[in-house]
Amino acid sequence: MIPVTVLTGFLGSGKTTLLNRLLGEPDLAGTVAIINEFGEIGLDHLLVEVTQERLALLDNGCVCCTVRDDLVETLKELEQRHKAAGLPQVTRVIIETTGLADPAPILHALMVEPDLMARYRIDGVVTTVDAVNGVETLANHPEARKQAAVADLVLITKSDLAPAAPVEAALASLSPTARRQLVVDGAVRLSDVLGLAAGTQWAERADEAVTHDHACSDPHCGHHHHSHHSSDIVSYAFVVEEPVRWADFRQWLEYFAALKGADLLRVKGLVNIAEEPERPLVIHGVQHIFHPPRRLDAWPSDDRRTRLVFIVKNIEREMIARTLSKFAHLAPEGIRSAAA
Ligand SMILES: Nc1nc2c(ncn2[C@@H]2O[C@H](COP(=O)(O)OP(=O)(O)OP(=O)(O)O)[C@@H](O)[C@H]2O)c(=O)[nH]1
Repeated sequence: MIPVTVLTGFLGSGKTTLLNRLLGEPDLAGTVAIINEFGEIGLDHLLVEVTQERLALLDNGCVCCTVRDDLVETLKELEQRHKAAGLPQVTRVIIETTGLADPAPILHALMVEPDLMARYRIDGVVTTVDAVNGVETLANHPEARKQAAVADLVLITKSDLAPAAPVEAALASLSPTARRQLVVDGAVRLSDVLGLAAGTQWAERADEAVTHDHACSDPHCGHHHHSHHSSDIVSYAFVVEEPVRWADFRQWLEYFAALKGADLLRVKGLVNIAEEPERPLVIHGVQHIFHPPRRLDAWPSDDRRTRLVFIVKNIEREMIARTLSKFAHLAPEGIRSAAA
C-alpha cells in the first residue's frame, strides 16, 4: 500500500514551503506530489523544485469539487505512468490542496473508491496554520477551520514572525486531538510528519465539527449547495507582457497592502524585473504581509512574462489592473487579466 499524506492549510500558510523541503529529502526520492492549483494561471508547480516527473497537477478547479475525478484518475494511473517512463517506483504520495479546499472529500475519495483503497492508504493529514494570520483566518474562513479540524498534525508556521501562543489557543478547541508543532520555513523531521497513521479518526471529527458548506458542481461529493467557497472570495490572474521596474512594482504592492491588506488573501507572482530580466522574482503576499521576494536563478519555463495571481475578497479586478498600470507605467492593454 502506498501511503498518502494530505497537506492542507489556508492560503499562504506554508504548504509549498514544506512540500519543497520534503521533496528534497533523499529518503523521499520515490515520493510524488499531486498539486491542486486554484486559478487559471497556476504558479505553484513552477515554485516546486523537483523534476516534472515527480509532480502531477490538478488544475481544473478545487480538489474537493470538480477535480475529484481527476484526482482519482491521477492516482490510478500514477504507478503505470512511472513504470512506462522507467521512473523509480512510487513509494509515497503527497497531495497539496489549494488553500481554499476542504480536505474531507479527498479523504473520502481515498476511503471509498475501491481502486484507490486497494493501492493507497491515508498516512495522515498535515495542516499548516500560520502564526501571523492564523487567528484571524480561523475566525473568518470556514475552510480554514475545516482544515484544522481534520488534521492529525497541525504545523504552526512563521513563528519566527509572530508569537505562536494565540494561534495555539485558537486551535485547542478546533482540533483538540491533533498534535501541534512549530515549524519555521518548512524545517521538520520526516518522522514528525510521516507515519501519522491516521486511520479514520479524522472522519468522525470532521463530520461532527464541520459541515461542508461550499458549493460545487460535482453531484457525487455530497456538499450542501449554497455557497462557493467563502462566497465573496474570487481569484484573478494577470499576465503582463512588459518587464517592470522593481521600485515601481514594489511601490504598487505596498500601496495595495496598505489599502486592502485584509482583503488581499493571497498574492503570488513570478515577475519579470527590468533590471534583471534573466532572473525572475517570486513574490508572496498573505494579507498585510509581503514576504521578502526571492530571486530564481532562471525562469522555470520558456514563458518569461510576469504572471500574478490574486485571491481576494471585495476587490474588483479592474482596480488591480488599473493601479498596476499606473504604478508600473504600463499600457493598460499590456496587462491581460482573467477571472482565474
Ligand atoms: N518567515 C517565514 N516565512 C515563511 C514560513 N513558511 C513559509 N513562509 C513564506 O510564506 C510565503 C507563503 O508560503 P507558501 O509555502 O507558498 O504557502 P502556501 O500555503 O503554499 O500558499 P498557497 O499555495 O497560496 O496556499 C512564502 O513567501 C514563504 O517563503 C516561515 O516559517 N517563516
